[in-house]
Amino acid sequence: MASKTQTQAQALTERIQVDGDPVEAVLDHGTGELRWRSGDDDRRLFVESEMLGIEMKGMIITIRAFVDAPERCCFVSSSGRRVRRDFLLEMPSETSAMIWTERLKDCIDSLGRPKRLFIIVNPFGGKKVAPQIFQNEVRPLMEAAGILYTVQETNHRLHAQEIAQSMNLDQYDGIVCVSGDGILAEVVNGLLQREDWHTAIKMPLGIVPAGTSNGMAKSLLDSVGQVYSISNAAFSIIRGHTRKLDVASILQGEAQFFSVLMLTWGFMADVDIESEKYRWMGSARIGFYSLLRVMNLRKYHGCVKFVPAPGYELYGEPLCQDEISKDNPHMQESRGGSRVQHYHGPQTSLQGMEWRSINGPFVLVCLNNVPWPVEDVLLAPEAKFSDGYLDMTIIRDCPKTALLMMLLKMDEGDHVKSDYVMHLKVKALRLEPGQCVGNPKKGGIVDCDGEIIARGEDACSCHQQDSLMAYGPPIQVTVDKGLATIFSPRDVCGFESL
Ligand SMILES: Nc1ncnc2c1ncn2[C@@H]1O[C@H](COP(=O)(O)OP(=O)(O)OP(=O)(O)O)[C@@H](O)[C@H]1O
Repeated sequence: MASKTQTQAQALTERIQVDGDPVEAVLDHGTGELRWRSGDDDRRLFVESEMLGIEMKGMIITIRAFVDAPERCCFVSSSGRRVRRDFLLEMPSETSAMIWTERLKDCIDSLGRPKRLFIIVNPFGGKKVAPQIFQNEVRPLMEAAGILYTVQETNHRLHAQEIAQSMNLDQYDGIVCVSGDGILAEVVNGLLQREDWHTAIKMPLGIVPAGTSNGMAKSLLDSVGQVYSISNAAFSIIRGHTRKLDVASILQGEAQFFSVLMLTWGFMADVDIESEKYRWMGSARIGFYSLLRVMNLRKYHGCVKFVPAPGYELYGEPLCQDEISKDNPHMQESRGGSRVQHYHGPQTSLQGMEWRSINGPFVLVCLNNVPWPVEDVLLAPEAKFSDGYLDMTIIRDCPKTALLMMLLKMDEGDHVKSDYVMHLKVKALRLEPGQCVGNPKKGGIVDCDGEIIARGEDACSCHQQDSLMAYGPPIQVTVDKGLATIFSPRDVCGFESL
C-alpha cells in the first residue's frame, strides 16, 4: 500500500523556531526528512517512519510524531521504546507556514497510508482490557494521524466473523482487530464466507495485541527487529505497509475453517484451552498451566500424514497413493470452484503428491504459519508469513525434565535443536487424532487459532459449545500461499522477507 516519497522536489530551507529554539531548518522532500541543528545537536525527523500528522494554526505548525523514547540516563537505554511527541515549528510568516504545511502534507499523502479504518475491539479477550487499550493507546495515535475510524465492540462469540461477512468494505482501507488472534481468525473466516471473497480477502487486516497469546502481533514486529508493544503495533498499521499472509484451509467432510496462525493438538492445545479458567492471569496463564500439564503429562495415539516441503522429504515413512485415497475419499481434493459462492480452499490437487506419515503416540503436534504462536513462545523460528508452507513441530516422546527445560526457554526457539523434537515444513497434512494413552475413554483437543475445532470424549469440560469437526476422523490441512494481506511493520532498511 505505502509507496516511496517523491524524490524530485526541491528542499525548503528557512530560519524558524523549533520548540522555542531558533534554528535553520531544512525540509527535504527527496529524502522525506525534516532536519535542523540545535546547539551541538543535529535533529532529523523522518516523515515516513516518525511522523503521524501535522496541523497549522497561524504561523505555528504542530508536527505530531512517534519517536524513540529519550534515554532515561546514560546507563538505562530506551531499548527501542517509542513515545508520542509534538514538535512546534514557529514560522516567520503565515505564507511560509502554508508552504511548509503543504509540502509536509504532500510528503505524508504520497505514502499511501490508510485513511479510514474499521476497528473491532473484543472486550472479552485476554485480561478484558481491550476497550482501555483502544481508548488510551490506539485512539490517540489514530487521531494524531488524522485517520477516520468506526469502532465496533464484539458482543458475542463469532460476532467479528459476522461483521466481516456482512460489512460494506468499500468504505474502509483496512480492518483492525484490537484483540487476541482469535478475532483476527474470525475476520478472515468472515471475509472468506462472502460471495465477493476474492476481493474481500485483499482487504488489509491489522492486529493490535489485546488478547492472551498475541502471536501474530509479536511475529510481525519481531520479524523486522521491532520491539513488541501495543503502540508499535498500532503505528505499523498507521504507516500502511502490508505483507501477504498464507491462509490454511482446515477441512473435514463439509466442515471448514480457515486459519492464519496455528493448528495444534496435544500438549499446546490442552494448555491453551484448559487454562481458560485462569484467564484473569493474562498471558501468564499459559506458562503456569504448562507447568501443571508437564507434571501430569499426556500422550495421544494417532497419526499424521503429510506432504513435505522440498528439503524435508526424509521425515516419516512413505505412503502409497492408495492409502491416502482410501482414507476418506470425499475429502481428498480441495473443493475449489464448486457449488456455493464462498471460498472452499486452495485449488491444489493432492493426488500425485508424495505423502509420508508419522505414527504416535504424540506429546504434541503443532502446525505454525508464523514464528510466534504466543507472544513469548518462539515455536517455529523458521516459519514465514507467505511461503506457502506450514512449519510442523512434533514431540513424540520426551522426559518431563527435558520438556520442562524446553518450555522454560521457548522464547529462544532452541527447542528445534533437541533430539526429542521433529521440525519440518509441510505443504499439506492429514491429522488423525486418537485417544489418550492409558485412558482410552479420553480424547484430546484440536485447537486452531484459539478455537476448538474438534474435541474428543471427556476432553475439556470447561467448553460446552459444540465443535465444528469430529475428533477421530482425518482433518485435512492445505495452504493457500499469500491469500490474505496484513498490515506489517517495516524494518529500518525497508527489507521485508517472505
Ligand atoms: N463479548 C464477548 N463475549 C464472549 N466472548 C466473546 C465476546 N467477543 C468475542 N468473544 C470471543 O472471545 C474469544 C477470544 O477472543 P480473542 O482472540 O480476542 O482473545 P484471547 O484472549 O487471545 O483468546 P484466546 O487465547 O482464547 O484465543 C473469541 O473466540 C471470540 O469469539
